[in-house]
Order: sequence, then C-alpha cells, then structure tokens
Amino acid sequence: MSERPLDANSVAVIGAGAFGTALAVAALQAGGPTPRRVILLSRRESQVEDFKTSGRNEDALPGIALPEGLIVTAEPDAIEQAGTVLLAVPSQAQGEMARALLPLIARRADVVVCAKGLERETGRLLTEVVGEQLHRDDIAVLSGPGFAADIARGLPTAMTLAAASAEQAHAIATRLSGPTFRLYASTDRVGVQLGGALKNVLAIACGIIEGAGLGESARAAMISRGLAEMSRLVTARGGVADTVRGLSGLGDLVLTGTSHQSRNLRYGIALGRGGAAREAAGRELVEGALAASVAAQDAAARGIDMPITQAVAAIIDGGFDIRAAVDALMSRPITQE
Ligand SMILES: NC(=O)C1=CN([C@@H]2O[C@H](COP(=O)(O)OP(=O)(O)OC[C@H]3O[C@@H](n4cnc5c(N)ncnc54)[C@H](OP(=O)(O)O)[C@@H]3O)[C@@H](O)[C@H]2O)C=CC1
Ligand SMILES: O=C(CO)COP(=O)(O)O
Repeated sequence: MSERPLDANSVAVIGAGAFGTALAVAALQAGGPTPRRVILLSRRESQVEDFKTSGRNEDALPGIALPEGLIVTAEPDAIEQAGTVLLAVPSQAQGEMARALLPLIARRADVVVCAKGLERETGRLLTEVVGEQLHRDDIAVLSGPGFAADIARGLPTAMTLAAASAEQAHAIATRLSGPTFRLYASTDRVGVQLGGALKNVLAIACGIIEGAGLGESARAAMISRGLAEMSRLVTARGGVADTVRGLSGLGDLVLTGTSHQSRNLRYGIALGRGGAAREAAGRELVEGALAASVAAQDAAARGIDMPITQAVAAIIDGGFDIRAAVDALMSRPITQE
C-alpha cells in the first residue's frame, strides 16, 4: 500500500460502469462548496476519450450529461492520494482489482466495496475478499436501493454504508452524502452485504413469477418469504436479522423485484418465459445468477432453510423447471410464520 500523504478531499471511483459513474457524480456533488477531487478510473482509454469529447459515459449511462469537474482517466496512478476509494467493479472482479491496485491505495484510505454479490467459489463476503488482498480488516461496503441512472440524474436516493466501526461508517456516510444522495451508517457488514447479494437472487425469483404469469399475489408472497430466508442466513453468518428490514434488504428487494430497470428482474422474466439461462442475461451483468448457487450451497452447509434461493439456483442450473419449482415450494410442510 502507498505511504504517500492522503488528500482527504479526494475520492477515487474504480470502474466506470453504470454504478461507478453514478457514484462519482454523487461524490462530486457531496463536496458542497468545498471543491472535491473525484477521479473515475476506467479500464478503457476509448471510454476516456469519449468522455472528453461528449461529457457523457454513453456505454454505461446513455443520455446523461456528467457534471464538470469530474476527472475520468485510464491512468491508475491518478488514485494514489485518494482518501476514499470506492470499488465499483462487478463482484467477481473485486478481489482481482484490489490486488492490482494494492501499491496505489493509500494505507489510511477508506476502501469501500460497491458491489452486490458473494465470491462465487467460496461464498465469502466481498469485504473479506478485498480485505485479504489489501491486508486489512476494515473494508467498508455500500449497498441498498438505488439505480445508477436515478443517482446520476440527481433523483433522491438512500443507501446504507456499513463499516467496521460506527465512527468509520458515520465518517464515510457523511463524506459521501449530498443533496440527493443520502447514506445511513451501519456496523452490520454481514447483514448489509448478504442483503445486497440475496435480494438479487430474489429479484430473479420475482422476474420468474412475472415471466411465467404466476400473478402478483405470488410476487408478494415471494418478497416476504424471501425476506424471512434472508434473515435466517444473516443470523447464521453472524449478522443482525433486523438489517434485512432496512434499505439493503427489504428496500432493495422492493425496488429490484418490481422495477423493469433491474437486470436481475429482466433476467428472471426471460427465464419465466421459458428462455434458457445461458441466453437470458445477454451481455448484461446479472449478479443474482452468479450468487444463487453459492448462496444455496452455503445455506445447505449451515442447515439453513432457503427454499426460494435453492429453487432459483436449481432453475438456473437446469435441474428444475418452473412448474416443478412452484409445486415443490407450495407442497412444503406447513410451518410457523
Ligand atoms: N447499475 C446499478 O444500478 C447498480 C449496480 N450496483 C452494483 O454495482 C456493481 C457494478 O455494476 P454496474 O456498474 O451496474 O455494472 P456495469 O456492467 O455497468 O459496469 C461494470 C464496470 O466494471 C468494469 N469491469 C468489468 N469486469 C471487470 C474486470 N474483470 N476487471 C476490471 N473491471 C471490470 C467494466 O469495464 P468495461 O466497461 O470495460 O467492461 C465497467 O466499467 C454490481 O455489483 C452491481 O450489483 C449496485 C447498485 C446499483
Ligand atoms: O441493485 C440495483 C439497484 O439497487 C441494481 O439492480 P440490477 O443489478 O438488478 O439492475
């Protein structure tokens, strides 16, 4: 890690995709009257050139003009003095990205995972994956309901920032909150991360329900029973069951389980209409399709009942058709709510 002096007013966002670009816009606006230095690191020089000519990131957020003052670059050295580093690449690239940037991230910088998923091979939390690469145990995470396009357009959005201590969570949340982007602080990194990862799987389930024409009552049942299974895994992994009632749980499940802006929901709809899992995602990032199987295996290994997550994983893996999954869910023994 770099020993260079920190610029507390500088925020580096790694990954110029939809969410990274939106967070860079929010971070710039959060500075208020104090000029902020916000660096958005792309891995493609062509994207930087496009930004310089158009003032937009058409690949990621088509049609949205980005504010002046944003530094978009493909030069990793630019992040060296950043006091806050937001890792906004997909979940499975978080560890690799942290390893690559280790020499450039300042030792005292706050590092925040901004992705929703679990390590696919192990089911580990992304803060653990990134922490291992950076040799730290204080990696924070940002999660909750917020579509990148809404954030970048300045529509009011609230999300959760969880960190190792209440002081760190409050400091980062305060630093990144602005007129239209509000962060709530938490110390439950387990609950906040599992909420973000599992709601994607449940959003796929909502999509399957919609695509297969199973009705809105089924969707409501799915959301509330999905929340119950989410809280069981959170508790088993040492988190706080109540966290799933907050933004990174119920909030994000309501958003992505009902809005066609959600890639996970759209993927589920394609599956529900009879599409093959391999084709349903197209070229889009569908984090829930990557998390379903490892979450189901983790639950089984811990003896936790997660029938919806298990059904989604089995549908994606081709082991279950939708009719069989519905029959299996509906014929389970009656239990206490
Ligand atoms: N979009 C949204 O509304 C929200 C997304 N999120 C989460 O944010 C995370 C990122 O999603 P999002 O921004 O939408 O995804 P996008 O596909 O829009 O962007 C992903 C970004 O990561 C880069 N990237 C992809 N793979 C790698 C890799 N292996 N190494 C380095 N860089 C890589 C891409 O570069 P390139 O363009 O060159 O491929 C791109 O800049 C996900 O976990 C998602 O769940 C959270 C809240 C809201
Ligand atoms: O997590 C999101 C909004 O909170 C984005 O959801 P999708 O990845 O399903 O598009």
